[in-house]
Amino acid sequence: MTLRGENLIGAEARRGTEAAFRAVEAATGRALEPDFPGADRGDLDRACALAEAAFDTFRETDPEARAGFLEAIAANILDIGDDLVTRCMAETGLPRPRIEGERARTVGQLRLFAGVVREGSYVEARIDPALPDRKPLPRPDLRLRRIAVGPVAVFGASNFPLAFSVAGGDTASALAAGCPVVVKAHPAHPGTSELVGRAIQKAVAACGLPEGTFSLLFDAGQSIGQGLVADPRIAAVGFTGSRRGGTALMAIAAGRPSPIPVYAEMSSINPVLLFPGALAARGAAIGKAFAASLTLGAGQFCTNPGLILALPGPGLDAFLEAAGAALRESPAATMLTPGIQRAYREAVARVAGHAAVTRIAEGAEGGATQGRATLFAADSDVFLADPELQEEMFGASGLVVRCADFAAMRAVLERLEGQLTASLHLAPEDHAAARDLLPLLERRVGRILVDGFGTGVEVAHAMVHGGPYPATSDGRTTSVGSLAIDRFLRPVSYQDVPDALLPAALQAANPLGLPRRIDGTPERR
Ligand SMILES: NC(=O)C1=CN([C@@H]2O[C@H](COP(=O)(O)OP(=O)(O)OC[C@H]3O[C@@H](n4cnc5c(N)ncnc54)[C@H](O)[C@@H]3O)[C@@H](O)[C@H]2O)C=CC1
Ligand SMILES: O=C(O)CCC(=O)C(=O)O
Repeated sequence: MTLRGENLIGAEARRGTEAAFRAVEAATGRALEPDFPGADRGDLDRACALAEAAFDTFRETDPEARAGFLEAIAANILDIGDDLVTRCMAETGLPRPRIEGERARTVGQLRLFAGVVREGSYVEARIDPALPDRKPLPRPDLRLRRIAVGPVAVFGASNFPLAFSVAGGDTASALAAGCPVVVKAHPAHPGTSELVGRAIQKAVAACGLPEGTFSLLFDAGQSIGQGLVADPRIAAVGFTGSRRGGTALMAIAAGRPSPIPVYAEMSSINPVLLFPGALAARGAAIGKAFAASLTLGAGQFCTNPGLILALPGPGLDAFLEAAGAALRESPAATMLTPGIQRAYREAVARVAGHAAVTRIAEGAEGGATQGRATLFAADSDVFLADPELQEEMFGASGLVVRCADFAAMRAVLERLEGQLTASLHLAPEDHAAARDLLPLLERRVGRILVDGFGTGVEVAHAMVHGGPYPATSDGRTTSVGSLAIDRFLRPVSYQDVPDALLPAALQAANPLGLPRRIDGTPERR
C-alpha cells in the first residue's frame, strides 16, 4: 500500500501545508519516505467541525451498527497485511513477533469493544418508575442512561504503535462510547499511522457513518496537538507518553473556558516486592524472569519493572546473581527514537553517577541507536533521601532497593508516587507480611499481581491499566480493558419525559434489548 503523507480529514485525504517531517528508521537513523507535511489550522478546524457535526448521529447509532463498525476497522487493519508489519518494524525497531502480536491485540481490542457495545450494560440504563401515591410527596418517573461526552482527541504512544496508537485502546473505547475521534499522529510512526488511519476511514465510509467520525492529523511540532486540546468542540483527551507531555496537555485542558478531562497515562516504575520465602525457594528463577521482563521491548514499557524491593539474605543474592548473569548476556536493543535513546542514556548516567548507588550488571554496549540494559542497587535510606531515584528510566534499567526489614519496605512504598502496577513474589509463609502491605499498595497502584511482572497487559473486562498520579492523570480510570469506555461517557437523567420522547435505551418496550435496572434491580427480560 502506497503511503502518501496525507492528513485524513473526514472523507478527505490531503497533504498538509505546514513543515514536513519524515519517519526515521529506528535501527539506522535513516529518513524514510514519504514526507509528512503538517496539518495547518484550517485542517484542524475542519476535523473538529466535522467531528462535531458527526457527533449526534454517531452517538445514536444502534448497537449493531456501532459494533459492526469496530469489527470493520479490525478487518481492514488485518487486510493491510504485511505492509503494516514491515513499516511498523522499520519505524519502531520492534521485532516482527512483537508487532504481529500487537496487531492481534489491537484487533482483539476492537472486537472486545464491539462485544461491549452489543451487550449494552455500559449504558447503565436505570429506571425508577413514578410513585404517584407516595406520601408525603409523589416520586417522579426517573430514567438514566449514559451518553457519549463528545468528540475525543487521541495522542498515540510511541512505544505501542498499534495497540496504543491510531486504532488503539483510546480510539476503540471512544468510538465504542459513541464519540467521534480526532487523532494527532505520533511523529515516531507516521507511516504506520497513515495505514491504520486509512483502515478506519474506509470503515467509516463502508458503514455509512458521518465522515467526521474519524480524522487523523500530522504535525512536526506541537501546535496541532495543543490546538486540538484547546478546541471548544473537543470534549475529552486520551494520551499515552511522557509526564511532561501529559501535564502540558492537562494544563491546556484545565485552562479552557470550559475545561475538559485529559486521560493521560504517563510515568511508572512499577515496584516489585520480593518476599523472603519466595526468594529462598526460587530467588534465581525470579531473577531470570525479572531480567526477561526488564529487557522486553528494549525496556520501553510503562509497565517495566524499574524498582525492586527486597530484604537482604542468600535469596536476594541468588536473585541478583541470576538477574545479573541474564542481563550481562542481553544484547543491546534498538530504541524507538533518537530522543528516547538519548533520554535513556542520560537517565542511566544520572543514576550511575550517584555516589551511593552501585551497578550490579550491564548488558552489551550498543550502537548509536541502541540502549543497554543496566541493573543498579542501593539501600533504602539512600532511596528515601533522593526523590530523583524514583524517576522513570524509560528503557531496560532497574534499581534494586535493599530494605533492612518490612518497616523499611513500607517506608519506601509510602514515599512512592502513584504507579500502574505492583508485583509481589510470594511463598505461602510470606502471606502475613504481604497482607500487611496490601492496603498501602491498593492506595499506590492500579494493578496488584502475584508471582509475575506487569509487562504485557491483558485486554479484558477486569483489567485496570491506570493508577494514581503520575501513573495517570485520573486514578479512577483505566486505559485498557472494557472499563476504559467509562472515560468517554456521562450520565443524563430524564424526569417525567413521555415515552415517545425518550431515547430508545429507556423506552418502556426496551427496543434495544439493553440490560436495565428497575428500582435498582436487574430488569427481567
Ligand atoms: N510511561 C509511558 O507509557 C511512556 C513514557 N514515555 C516517556 O516519554 C518520553 C518521550 O517519548 P514520546 O513518546 O515522544 O512522548 P511525548 O510525551 O514526548 O509525546 C507523546 C505525544 O504527545 C505530543 N506532545 C508531547 N508534548 C506535547 C506538548 N507540550 N504539547 C502538545 N503535544 C505534545 C507529541 O507530539 C506526541 O504526539 C520517553 O523518553 C519516556 O520517558 C514514552 C512513551 C510511553
Ligand atoms: O505492558 C503492556 O502490555 C502495555 C504497556 C503500556 O501500556 C505502555 O508501555 O504504554
